[in-house]
Amino acid sequence: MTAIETETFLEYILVEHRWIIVMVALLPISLIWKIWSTLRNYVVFKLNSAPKMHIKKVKEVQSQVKAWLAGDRSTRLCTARPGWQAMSFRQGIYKKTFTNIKVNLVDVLEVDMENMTVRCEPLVTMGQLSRTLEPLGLALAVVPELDQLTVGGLVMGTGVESSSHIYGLFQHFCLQYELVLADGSVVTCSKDENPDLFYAVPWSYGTLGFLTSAVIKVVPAKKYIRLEYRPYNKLSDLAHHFVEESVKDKPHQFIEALLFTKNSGVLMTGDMVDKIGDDGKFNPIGKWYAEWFFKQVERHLTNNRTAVEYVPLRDYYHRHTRSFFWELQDIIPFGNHPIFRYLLGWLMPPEVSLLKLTQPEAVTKLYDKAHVIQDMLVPVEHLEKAINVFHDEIEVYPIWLCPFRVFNHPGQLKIKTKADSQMFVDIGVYGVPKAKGYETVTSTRRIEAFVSKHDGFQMLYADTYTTLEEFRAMFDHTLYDKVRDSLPYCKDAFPEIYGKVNRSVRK
Ligand SMILES: Cc1cc2nc3c(=O)[nH]c(=O)nc-3n(C[C@H](O)[C@H](O)[C@H](O)COP(=O)(O)OP(=O)(O)OC[C@H]3O[C@@H](n4cnc5c(N)ncnc54)[C@H](O)[C@@H]3O)c2cc1C
Ligand SMILES: NC(=O)C1=CN([C@@H]2O[C@H](COP(=O)(O)OP(=O)(O)OC[C@H]3O[C@@H](n4cnc5c(N)ncnc54)[C@H](OP(=O)(O)O)[C@@H]3O)[C@@H](O)[C@H]2O)C=CC1
Ligand SMILES: CC(C)=CCC[C@@H](C)[C@H]1CC[C@@]2(C)C3=C(CC[C@]12C)[C@@]1(C)CC[C@H](O)C(C)(C)[C@@H]1CC3
Repeated sequence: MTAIETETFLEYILVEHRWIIVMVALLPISLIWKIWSTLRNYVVFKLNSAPKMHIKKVKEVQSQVKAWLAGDRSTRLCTARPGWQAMSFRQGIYKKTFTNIKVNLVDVLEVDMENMTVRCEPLVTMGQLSRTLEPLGLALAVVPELDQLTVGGLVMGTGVESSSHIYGLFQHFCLQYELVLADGSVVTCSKDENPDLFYAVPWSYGTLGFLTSAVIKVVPAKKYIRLEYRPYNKLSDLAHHFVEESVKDKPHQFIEALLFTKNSGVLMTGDMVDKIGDDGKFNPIGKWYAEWFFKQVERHLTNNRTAVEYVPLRDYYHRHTRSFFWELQDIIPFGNHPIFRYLLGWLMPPEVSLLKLTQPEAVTKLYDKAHVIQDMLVPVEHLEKAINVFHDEIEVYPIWLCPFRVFNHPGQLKIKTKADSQMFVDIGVYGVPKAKGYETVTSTRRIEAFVSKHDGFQMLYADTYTTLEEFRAMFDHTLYDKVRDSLPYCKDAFPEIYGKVNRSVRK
């Protein structure tokens, strides 16, 4: 074999049979990695953990910004969290050219049981937070799926989950932010104190300042979720009931739906309960040997009748984590096979950071060309129309549907109603497109145009193919621009949001 033939063969194996690499190399390395990263986390945590030293740690962030200020300011600023650790699909290339500011703030600072709030530093993960809150009988109002998501990333980006139809997006139950600004000063903001800054921070992707703490609302938690599955075989029926459940005066605490074809899907409604009732069976879906959740849901479609189950709270919160929704089936096609689950299920899922770190160029190219990962957010009344458009343009199933409320607050997410809030739906499409004529850029651009025309938004952890003008039309920049104009050195220190999330800098 010539060198080129060997390379082509290796590329073929990497792309077409990634599972071989995952089984032979990644899972064992994942295990070693998990042990190593637990030790490393422990050391890093011990070195950095110091809830009482918060003020001192903030001063360290300030002094790094001041050092940049005293220099020639020829580079811009971003956090030093490496791209491979972050949850967005790609590794921002700006991390290599910008000055990296270490924001090593890892602690849960205070749980206030009276006011039902928790104050945390930005590197606190969803896993760490739920571990702190669970013994106290508390939970975040919305627990974004995937353990490694951080408070900083969710505040500066956004977070959505199946209780968002009540509480809104991550930003809507954050009550206060503390930031280090580009002039080196520390400010706190809330709806009453520096409200402009407070409302401009969500979706700003670290382009206004560095978050050093956030006060977040918590809610009482119970042990189980009573989960009702309702299968539908007609899109209009499912859409009708989905909307009806979401906008009810007293809705269920959790609502989501999975579409398995254009016309068939399962609507799930859930409520927290203390005891397992006798109207359904107990189902610990989080156990290592359990079938992947979306596969279990699909069975309710085949059975074609309403069913009730009782699921442990944490298992429910993490129902899509073990299979990365349905993304893991492309990497390990037999990952849901009972033999695999019983023998190796405990190793699942592989570490995202390790997968990202070892992702070969060929796989990146393949994902660019023939894989879609997008969350599109549209007013809920356009659900049926949107599914039809997504079907024609992309044709990826399952589709994740999650209702959420956008409150009528100032900021980048401007809603076109005078009411207090408007109900939206997150349409999550993750997988290999089957639509004839699918072409990543043109098809995604048509979807983006549809979303924009229907007063919707695109989630920005994924790729955006909009132009700057289109991006500014989708997200209202009025308050954001005003805040950037008013903050000293802000424009020198940080690019605009688009300059950070657009395809060419994200890569
Ligand atoms: C040995 C060690 C000691 C540490 N001590 C502390 C400490 O005292 N205080 C502190 O603040 N940090 C501490 N840390 C740091 C911090 O907890 C870890 O970095 C953090 O646990 C990593 O988060 P994870 O996502 O891996 O959560 P994990 O540690 O894997 O998760 C902990 C538990 O919570 C569950 N869980 C995870 N996410 C969710 C969710 N979203 N909803 C419901 N349940 C969930 C998991 O199933 C698991 O059982 C410590 C880390 C280590 C390794
Ligand atoms: N269920 C859900 O809602 C899901 C949400 N997501 C998305 O994933 C992302 C969060 O992932 P995560 O890995 O935690 O975050 P990332 O490290 O990806 O950070 C996201 C953005 O927030 C900025 N940021 C993070 N911390 C700070 C800080 N302390 N100060 C200033 N800016 C900061 C980052 O800036 P910088 O570039 O400078 O590092 C970056 O632009 C969000 O965009 C979220 O929408 C993904 C999956 C599921
Ligand atoms: C709003 C909501 C619920 C979003 C869910 C987004 C998930 C579907 C995304 C988040 C992280 C994500 C981009 C990821 C991937 C798939 C889609 C994920 C899981 C995968 C696993 C695809 C395969 C890739 O080789 C690689 C391993 C790097 C990524 C890792 C992150």
